[in-house]
Order: sequence, then C-alpha cells, then structure tokens
Amino acid sequence: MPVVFVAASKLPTPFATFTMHGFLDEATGREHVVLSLGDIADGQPVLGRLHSECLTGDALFSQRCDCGSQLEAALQAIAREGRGVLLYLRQEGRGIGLLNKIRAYELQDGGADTVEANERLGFAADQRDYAICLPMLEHLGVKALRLMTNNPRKVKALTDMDIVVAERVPLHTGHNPHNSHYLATKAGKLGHMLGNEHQGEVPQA
Ligand SMILES: Nc1nc2c(ncn2[C@@H]2O[C@H](COP(=O)(O)OP(=O)(O)OP(=O)(O)O)[C@@H](O)[C@H]2O)c(=O)[nH]1
Ligand SMILES: [Zn+2]
Repeated sequence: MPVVFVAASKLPTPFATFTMHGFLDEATGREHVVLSLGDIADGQPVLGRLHSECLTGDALFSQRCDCGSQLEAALQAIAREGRGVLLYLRQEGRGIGLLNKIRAYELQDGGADTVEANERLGFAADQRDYAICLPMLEHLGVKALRLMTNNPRKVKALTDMDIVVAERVPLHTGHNPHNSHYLATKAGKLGHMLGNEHQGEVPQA
C-alpha cells in the first residue's frame, strides 16, 4: 500500500497540542494528516476518529452537514482523555471531490437527496476507500480503536483490515434545521446510527 509517512510536527490547537503526522498516498497524490495525543502505541484501544475531508463543513462553517461540529467534538474528546488519534482523510465529498460535491449540492437544492444527487452524477452513494488508513495506523502502532462514528461502514472497513474496533462511540452533534433532511437520508439510505440506542456498544465483527 503506497501510503508513506513524510514528517511530523507539533500542532497547538484550542483543545490540546497534538502531534501532526503527514502522509502521502503515492497512488493518488493525496496528502493525509493524522493528529495524535499521548501514548497511542501501548496496545490499549485508542479513542479515535476517521474524519473524511469536508472543506465546506470543516473550514467554511457550513450547516448543510454535521462535519465541522463532529471534527471539533472529536478533538475535544481526545483532548479530554489526553490520548487519541484523528485521521483526517482527504476524501472530500465521500470521495467525489469538492467540485462534484458542489454539483451534488446544486442537485440537492433542486430537490434530490444526498444519495440521489451522487447517483445522478454517475457516482456511487459513497465512494470512500478506507484501505489508506491501515498503513497510517500501522506506522503509529495502533491496533485497536474506540471509534467515534455513527457510520457502520467505517466499523466494518476497519474490522475487515484486522483493526480491532473495541467500541463504537456515537458522535451526535451539529444537528440543525438545514441538515435534518440530509441526516435523515444518511440514516435511511446509508445506515447511519443516529439514535441513542447503540451507546457504548461493542460492534460484532
Ligand atoms: N457527495 C456528498 N458528500 C457529502 C455531502 N455532505 C457531506 N459530504 C461528505 O461526506 C463526508 C462525511 O464524512 P465523515 O464526517 O467522515 O463521516 P460520515 O460518513 O458522515 O460518518 P460519521 O463518522 O458518523 O461522521 C465528507 O467527505 C463530506 O465532504 C453530500 O451531500 N454529498
Ligand atoms: Zn460535511
């Protein structure tokens, strides 16, 4: 898997001073970033998140989705615990890229839901490939995670790569009137777990 470590530095944030690890996916040219805190290579499950890039939500305060709020909540949770890891994956727009996501938003402004919009553009509902995570986790010495997500595909992808998901930690935040339809579609069509019933569950492999 041609994802190679390039360099690491400190990254002070309002939540904690993380270590930032930079990786290059030589197959695609994509530059991925991991933020870590504390000793994550001690073999104990690490509080973690796989966060897919969302320029609009993460950097431009968009309320169309819940990404920015989830990113902040995940970093805060890691800081509270003093230990954890966040993989910031450059898979913008569930893998279709920023400009195609804007095309998809245009279709959604015309009435399509988030899945229909992708499909009308000729894409799958979710084009992400989590295989890139394995070399990054291996480099960091992480074998087991307590994964902050509502997305069952992330749990399955990690488990399929023999990364232990010791617990799924729900990440319910950032709900607002602008994204209620989007979140309902994710729950209905993509299987996202947005209720409270799975709190602290141990996923089945
Ligand atoms: N194609 C498309 N992508 C979107 C849309 N809204 C948000 N996204 C992208 O969806 C992805 C959301 O990623 P994540 O926050 O990692 O996760 P998730 O799959 O929602 O799962 P969680 O771990 O529960 O948050 C980002 O890449 C966003 O850019 C949309 O309407 N269309
Ligand atoms: Zn988003």
